[in-house]
Amino acid sequence: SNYAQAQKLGFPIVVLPISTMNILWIIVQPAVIALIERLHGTSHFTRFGGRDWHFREKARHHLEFGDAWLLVTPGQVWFQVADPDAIIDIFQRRTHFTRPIELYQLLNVFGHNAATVGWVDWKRHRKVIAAPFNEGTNHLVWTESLKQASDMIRDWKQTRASGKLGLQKDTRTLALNVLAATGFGRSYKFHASGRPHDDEIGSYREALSIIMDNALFMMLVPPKILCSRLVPKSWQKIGHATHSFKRYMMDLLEQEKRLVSEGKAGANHLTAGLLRALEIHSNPKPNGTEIRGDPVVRGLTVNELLGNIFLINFAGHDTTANTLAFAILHLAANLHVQNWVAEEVRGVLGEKPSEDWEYESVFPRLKRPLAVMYETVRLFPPIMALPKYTSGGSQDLTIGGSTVTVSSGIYVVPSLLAIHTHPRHWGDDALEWKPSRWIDADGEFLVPARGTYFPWSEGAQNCPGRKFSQVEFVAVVASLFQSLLVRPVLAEGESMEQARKRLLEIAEKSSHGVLLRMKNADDVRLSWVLAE
Ligand code: HEM
Repeated sequence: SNYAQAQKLGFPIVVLPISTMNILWIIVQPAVIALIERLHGTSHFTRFGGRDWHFREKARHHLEFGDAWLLVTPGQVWFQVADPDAIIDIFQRRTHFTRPIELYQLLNVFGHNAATVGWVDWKRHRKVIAAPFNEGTNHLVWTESLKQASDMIRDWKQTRASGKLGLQKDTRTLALNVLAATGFGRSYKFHASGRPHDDEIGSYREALSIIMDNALFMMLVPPKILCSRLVPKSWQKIGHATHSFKRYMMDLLEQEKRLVSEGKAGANHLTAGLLRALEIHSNPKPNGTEIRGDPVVRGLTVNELLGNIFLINFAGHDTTANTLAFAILHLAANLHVQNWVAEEVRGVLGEKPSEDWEYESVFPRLKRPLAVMYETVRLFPPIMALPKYTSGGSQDLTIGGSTVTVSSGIYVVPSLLAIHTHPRHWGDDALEWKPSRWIDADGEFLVPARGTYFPWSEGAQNCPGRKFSQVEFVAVVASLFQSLLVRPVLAEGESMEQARKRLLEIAEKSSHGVLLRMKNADDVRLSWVLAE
């Protein structure tokens, strides 16, 4: 019946004999696909059956099948769309093409949140979580990112001799510390991976990392079971991580409540905004708050509050951290881009110490570090496709000039990575990492054609942390390249060109667990030296 439904649309169809959303399949598929590929070579099944297929394919599937095609599985029909006008239409018609919340249920571990509730409740959650993402917060993000980056540089310079640094682990630490300081008012010292420390953030970070790395598994086995003594030790470790993370969040809340009662809470902290929402929920207005006899829900419940704190941690942590890691790896492989970035950073800031960099005047002038970020998330977006669901009945959609009717229940997928890498929009060098493409001949930042670039999503449900992540990224990259250069440490007998290739291969060996990330970034050996 899925096939019959897909056929009505009249676009090319690829059929898979297994649902790509089958949770067991999600877990076992990397090994199974690798085996089938080795025995029988590439087929539609090996191309589209794995969870990394968007990354492996880039724009190839749309170049082969056109701007629209359908992937039909026993569970779902996925309608892949790479037509910019249709994509804009999908994002704008937010009640026709809604977020399929069933795909985000793994984010419900601690309670419902903005990513996991339906359209009506989403508005209530979004109002609360989006308010503190303002220029006041961005200012804090800037200051804290500069502080963290300067500590990271100190630690990295000390590891220069061996070149051993956990690149992705360290950018993760940095991103988490920035989040803790700006979101929750806790400023922690940066410690590079491998340096012993046992501060509060260490155990919190460890717990969050375990949760992030095992989120898919936790969908299969709920945390309650994972905490049982009857399950293997490795499972118990995941269970304990969820337990300690929850305890940490509760502690944060208690402390924040105390500060509010003492009149000392930071008004810009995300938690402060969430706490106000909790108060509103606990003190509903007596009159005029009912619709057709049902009380109107206002603010957030305790569980929703915990759910949203987790969401912000989850969404704001590895996204920026992995983008920084991808960017540093590419910069290490491209000395000319480092020089290009450094030229602007030194032109704007000279040798001024980062404590004196003023957010309002400096950030807007650092276009090249921002171009590095834009280019990195063009090719390595944390989320590679943004499915939408036609839940409220069939919807008409115009693609390539003709209108089709998409039946209810079909997932419509704006093909994010495919359109980011499509030669029609990005030229023959679309697959090349080339930050200079973002700056035009007059030194102005390029605005891509509508519907061809949306790493932070588009429309009402776009990313509220977009500017937060940009401010953090630019602060870190500018700090690094104001005075340093990075190079790969050469293996014995290896030329610089071979080392460069090796780094780029590491980036291409990324996989999509929950977000896109490199599998072996922490094996990379980089050496940081003072620029002349
Ligand atoms: C490179 C950095 C980032 C990228 C590429 C990114 C991308 C995205 C995307 C594509 C979505 C939308 C998902 C959808 O439509 O279903 C999203 C949602 C979200 N992001 Fe980000 N993000 C980044 C950083 C951040 C940061 C730093 C924060 C917070 C500190 C954050 C908080 C959120 C939240 C709370 C949502 C859910 C919004 C909602 O459902 O209303 N993100 N992000």
